[in-house]
Amino acid sequence: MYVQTKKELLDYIEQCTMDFQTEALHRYSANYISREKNISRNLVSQYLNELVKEGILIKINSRPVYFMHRKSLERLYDVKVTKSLFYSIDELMEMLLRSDYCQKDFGKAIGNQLSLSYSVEQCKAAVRYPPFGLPILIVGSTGTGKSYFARLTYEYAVNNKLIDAASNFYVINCSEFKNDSDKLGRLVFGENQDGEERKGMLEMADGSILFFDEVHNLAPDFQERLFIYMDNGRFQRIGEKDRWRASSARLIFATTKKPEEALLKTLLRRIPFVTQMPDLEERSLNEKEELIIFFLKKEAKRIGREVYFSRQVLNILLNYVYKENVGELENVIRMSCAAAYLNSTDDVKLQIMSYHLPATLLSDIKASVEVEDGKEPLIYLADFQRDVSMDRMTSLFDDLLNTFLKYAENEISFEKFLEAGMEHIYAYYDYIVFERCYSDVKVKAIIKVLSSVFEEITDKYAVVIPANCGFVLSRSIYTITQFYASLELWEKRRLEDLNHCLEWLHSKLPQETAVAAEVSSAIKGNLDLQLNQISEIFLILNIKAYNRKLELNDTLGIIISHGYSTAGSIADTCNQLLHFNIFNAIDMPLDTKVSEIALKLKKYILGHAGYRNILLLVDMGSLEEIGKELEDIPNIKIGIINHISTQLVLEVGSRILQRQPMDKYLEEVCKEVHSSCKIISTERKIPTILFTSELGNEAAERIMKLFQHGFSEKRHINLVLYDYYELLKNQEIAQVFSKYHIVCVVGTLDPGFKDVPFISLDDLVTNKGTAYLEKIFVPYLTKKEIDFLEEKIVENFSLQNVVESLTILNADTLLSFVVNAVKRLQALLKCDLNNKTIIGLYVHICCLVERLVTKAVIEARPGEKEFIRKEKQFVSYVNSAFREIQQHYKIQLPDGEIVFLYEYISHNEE
Ligand SMILES: Nc1ncnc2c1ncn2[C@@H]1O[C@H](COP(=O)(O)OP(=O)(O)OP(=O)(O)O)[C@@H](O)[C@H]1O
Repeated sequence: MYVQTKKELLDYIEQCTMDFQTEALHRYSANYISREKNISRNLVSQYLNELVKEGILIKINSRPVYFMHRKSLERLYDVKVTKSLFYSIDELMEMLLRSDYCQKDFGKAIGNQLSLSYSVEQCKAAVRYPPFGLPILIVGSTGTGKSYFARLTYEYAVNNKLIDAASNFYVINCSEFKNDSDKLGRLVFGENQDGEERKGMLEMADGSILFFDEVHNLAPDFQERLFIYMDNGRFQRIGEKDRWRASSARLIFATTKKPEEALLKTLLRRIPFVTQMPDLEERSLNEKEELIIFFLKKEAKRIGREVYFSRQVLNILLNYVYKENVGELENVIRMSCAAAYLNSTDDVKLQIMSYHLPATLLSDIKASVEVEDGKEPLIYLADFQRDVSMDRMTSLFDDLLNTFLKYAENEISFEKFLEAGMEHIYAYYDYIVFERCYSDVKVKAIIKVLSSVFEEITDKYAVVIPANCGFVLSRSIYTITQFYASLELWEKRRLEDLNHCLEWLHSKLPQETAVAAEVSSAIKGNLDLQLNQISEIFLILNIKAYNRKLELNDTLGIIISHGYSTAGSIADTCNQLLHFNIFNAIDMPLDTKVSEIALKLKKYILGHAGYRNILLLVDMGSLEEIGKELEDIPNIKIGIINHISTQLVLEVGSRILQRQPMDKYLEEVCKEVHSSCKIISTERKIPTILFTSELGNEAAERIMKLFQHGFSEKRHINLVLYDYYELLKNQEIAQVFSKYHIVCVVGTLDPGFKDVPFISLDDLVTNKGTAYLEKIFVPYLTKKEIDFLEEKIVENFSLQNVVESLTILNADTLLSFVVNAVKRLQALLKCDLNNKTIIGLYVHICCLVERLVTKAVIEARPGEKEFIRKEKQFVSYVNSAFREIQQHYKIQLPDGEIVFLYEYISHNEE
């Protein structure tokens, strides 16, 4: 039931659309409606978008966005509005006014824009060809709509004035003349023999269309006679020797056989257009649903009743495989309506339930039809909203790409993009899993292939691809194949954005890309299905999302439970509710030994290196023993919690997301639910060098990069970047030390940790730093490694190199200005600064100039104003020494920086 406000908005839009005027489009914008109805703009927009998703409104994505009532437009223009999203009002108007969309000739055929679009184009081209059109052969299994198409071609020719309105559509069913070719000859060409003189159908159809159905029954001599007519438009009546007659009848042929089996090569050569009608099973579910509704409406009209049907009926009709295609579907619906009609005592309503369907359908229900008759209210045919799946899908895809564009334009961060992107993906998954009903057989086949693909890839790359991913991905792949043609159109329109997005993802998430590529090629190999670009984007984001959360919170949660799929389903439910993939699952058959599980677990944990905490959630006391078997995995903390339930897992999950320490939440949660837990710590903190700089993280990172050259790929020492000012906060220091074993700090200013050595940048530049390298690194590196580090530091930490790596400005020019400024300052101050101070000043000033040039924010120093007032002499020296630099780079030294120089120089002796 709609809330009142939503209903009010819907009524308003319906009213406005009934009086649709392109000159007054403003009435359809959310802003205008919000003012008119005195409802907040946000709420209006939310409800209108919901109504679009429900298929009741259409949306024009122009600026501003407009919303209109679908049914009112359909009534007004007598057309079927087949989509919910338009990119401009012109696109909508073109659709409303273009004859193709109107329900005339081909416009009536379900699928004319999709699975039948090529056939429509061919029939049109054939009949339009001047002067009298070209013959066309329509090929297809029985009931695919060949005769229907032949007739629509005729209607199209009349509607487009290619043939006269008074013309006719003549049909000859060749199977009736299978054994009497002469009779057919006389019927078609006429006769003039034995005193009988009669016009044939070719003559009668002059200016009309002559349709030969089931042409594979035509005898060769008849075919020969016919192709003479096809060559020059002339023929002879049977029995006439000297007289040639002319006709401009256009010919259409149809057959259920292959063309080369149906007709002589010589005749076939004269038919330039051969079109293939698809089997019903090859067409999309959406089209199948449209056909069902179309035929139900046809019957409702015929019997003059209001038709209602159950969801079960629709599902069975959708899932049944009709060997005789559309024709059989139409028959089935007619028979079902007839059965319901016979049972019915109501003069107004007709209710179709599953037991009204023909027995063949009921006995052949392979599909898992989840909803039973009577469990849901019946669907009223006249209110049935056609499934706007395609629009729903593309609008979700659009949302995803638009969010990406926001990221590309720096409006949101990468994390935010991933988060929002996943929201769109979850919405899409909800839709395909909960709202669509699929033929189980096909989807199951895809799931089967995917699960083996995933298993292999999970092992190979040590990534997490949870059980439900295969489930939704298989449905997604199936959906995409169902909507292939329309998706192609959408992809074409957004090709540039798709490419842009993929390029970004490839460069930002190379590992996820590699895994996705592997999945994609396995799908291609196994299912012969090429994933399209949007699916690739989905896959990369999925892999990232499922693996990202684990990285973020440092905790790998593993549920181990007895039974066939208990652990899996608890993990899936909790991950979905938490919107994060925290938990993985190991299901263990009842007869599995703890040691077997431990082995599996160990392999799994080692494959997911990088987690500091492993949380095992088990269902039986005996499993607590598992922890012991894992004690030899270094540097992890293993928490084990017993007697789990979904609620307990959820509670733990939300605390993990709040980044609470494991010891704390385990203790609290266990107390609450009277469960037991224990923690085994195998932690050996990794030795770490901390890089930090009061000049900012960027400077620290550049120093770290220079340092990195001194280590081989497989170093046993961590290099970690840390914000200087955060480091000074007490709590942060505590965290840093609890997390890392800090070997030394490297940076531009000593943060002053008592027990940790500090290597300053100027020490490194003046090569002093290398003197204590050995002292610091002996416990962690071999002699050879220390020598290598020293060599690389000498090589990389030349002043030129440091300045080059610290700034984007031309290092030569900048350095020469800075050297001069520092020299002049020393002269003015009449002091000799020591080497260390000079290098420190060089580095600091170079970075400062860059920050001023790039207009980075420089924080004020406390008491700076007072200093400037008091130390006038020093300020004037600095300004004089730095005049050239300020003029050249058009910058002004901030007061706080003058204070810094003063303090830095004051510490010269130290
Ligand atoms: N695209 C369509 N939209 C709506 N109705 C259709 C469509 N295709 C076929 N039909 C209907 O399905 C029924 C079967 O179609 P039709 O008789 O043209 O099939 P056919 O291929 O000629 O079959 P056969 O080979 O048995 O002669 C017809 O009633 C036709 O109106």
